[in-house]
Amino acid sequence: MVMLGLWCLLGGCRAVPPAPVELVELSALDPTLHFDIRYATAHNFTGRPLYAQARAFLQRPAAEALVRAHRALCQQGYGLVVYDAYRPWSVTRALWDAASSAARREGFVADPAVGSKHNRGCAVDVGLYALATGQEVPMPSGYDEFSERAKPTYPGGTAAARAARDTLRRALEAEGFTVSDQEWWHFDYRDWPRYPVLDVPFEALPRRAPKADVGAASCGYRAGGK
Ligand SMILES: C[C@@H](N)C(=O)N[C@H](C)C(=O)O
Ligand SMILES: [Zn+2]
Repeated sequence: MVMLGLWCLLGGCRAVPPAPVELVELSALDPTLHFDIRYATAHNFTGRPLYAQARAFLQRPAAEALVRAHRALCQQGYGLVVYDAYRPWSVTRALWDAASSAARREGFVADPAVGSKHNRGCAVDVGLYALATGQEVPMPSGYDEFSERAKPTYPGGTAAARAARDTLRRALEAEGFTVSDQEWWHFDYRDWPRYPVLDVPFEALPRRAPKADVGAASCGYRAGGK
């Protein structure tokens, strides 16, 4: 209430009140999530690492919603692979600078003049892994493949890849995420307007060990065994 009052005083009352910024490290929330943080490697469309650390964060409500989606997917034989989550604004600018004019025009990268929902800690890029093998599940396109095949409605590719893509989408939508029109892997959390665009580097965010009991009720497959 105090926060709402202050927000009204400072900015004029808009439709959505701000929410407290709390970036949560996803690996601490559920150790059975898999991570393939492409922007911490050269295996991304820019061809060079953009993060000094391979870490993934979301604002707490989005992080908890993602873990619920992961746990629901586990009942269907899948787990989530996280490619990217919170992204500092300066990295959005680097992606924009590296993108082709076609990729910019088609909306495959966010314009830094506006900022990305990733910058707010409210967007996540994810795929699926198979619980039985720990291997990534093929989708109709690769991650950050800026083509028609990336659209969540693309009708081509194999039936199995389309079914996996649709399973991913259903699980995230059930928890308050919306898929991008362009990218089957990109999901925005519903409360994104309540958070500011941030440019905090990963190195400035504290590392937290997973609590002993988290993940106990989660997926059966864990990288490196149990
Ligand atoms: C670059 C791609 N992985 C992505 O996240 N695109 C969206 C549009 C963004 O930059 O916010
Ligand atoms: Zn994204």
